[in-house]
Amino acid sequence: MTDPTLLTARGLSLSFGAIPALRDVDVDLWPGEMLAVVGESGSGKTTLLNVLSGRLAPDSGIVRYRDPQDRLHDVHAMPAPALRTLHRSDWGFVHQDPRQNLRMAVSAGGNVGERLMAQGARHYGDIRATALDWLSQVEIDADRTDDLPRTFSGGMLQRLQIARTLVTHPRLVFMDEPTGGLDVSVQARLLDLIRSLVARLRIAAVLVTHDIAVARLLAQRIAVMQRGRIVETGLTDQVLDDPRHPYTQLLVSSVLTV
Ligand SMILES: Nc1ncnc2c1ncn2[C@@H]1O[C@H](COP(=O)(O)OP(=O)(O)OP(=O)(O)O)[C@@H](O)[C@H]1O
Repeated sequence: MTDPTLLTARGLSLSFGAIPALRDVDVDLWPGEMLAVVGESGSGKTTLLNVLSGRLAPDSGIVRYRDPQDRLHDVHAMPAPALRTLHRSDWGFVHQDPRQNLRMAVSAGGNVGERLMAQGARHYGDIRATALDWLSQVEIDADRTDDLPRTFSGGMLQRLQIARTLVTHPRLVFMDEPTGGLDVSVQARLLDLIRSLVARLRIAAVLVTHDIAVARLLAQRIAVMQRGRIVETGLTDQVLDDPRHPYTQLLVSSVLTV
């Protein structure tokens, strides 16, 4: 690929006391593509996501983001207000637990509209119309618009979080186990929804998942982590169909034999 990357990380390392959570990790993400980060529990996936998104500083290494004006930003050297602005505008974050992102005392429509207002939208009619449109895109009935999220099922909460995240048309979304903890049928519907929205809006994403079936369904490229290192990376189908690293071979075979 010769296009400039949207996000590039080089040499990321981070330890928690004696635990090396990241060891010399490099990442490249191109505009509009989804990169899945897979690996067993404790391999460093969430730490990597938090470092890439500027929520956690590495001990060493650098993360660079290319903005729409083609300027490069060292994510960890940005002043806090600039990083917050980036999170509100160009970036989005989808948590495994939607409650981390949603405001539970605000209506479903308000949760979506609020993000537009944070970006400067002021016309109530337009905000409500856009919020309604997004609720329908994530398959939440219009008659639930004024309901509080606490009355929603787990799958609905996750879809509401996705509407709240995507309503501002971010260029890059960080997703941490977005279908984790949901029933299989609810998961399948959510995966379909994420796949179609991300493709239609041409959003780039870093997706953390321990489930390689999720990675295969959603991501063009995959990075396999083991004990803080990326041990194998490449096109998802290639890596999963013909894994080179013994750990990837183990991951793939353990799924096949389940
Ligand atoms: N805040 C923290 N303090 C101390 N150790 C931490 C902290 N966060 C993560 N770790 C440790 O760093 C390592 C990597 O954790 P991380 O959560 O990134 O892994 P993961 O692959 O996302 O795992 P999981 O799938 O279980 O979420 C683990 O050994 C974990 O115990």
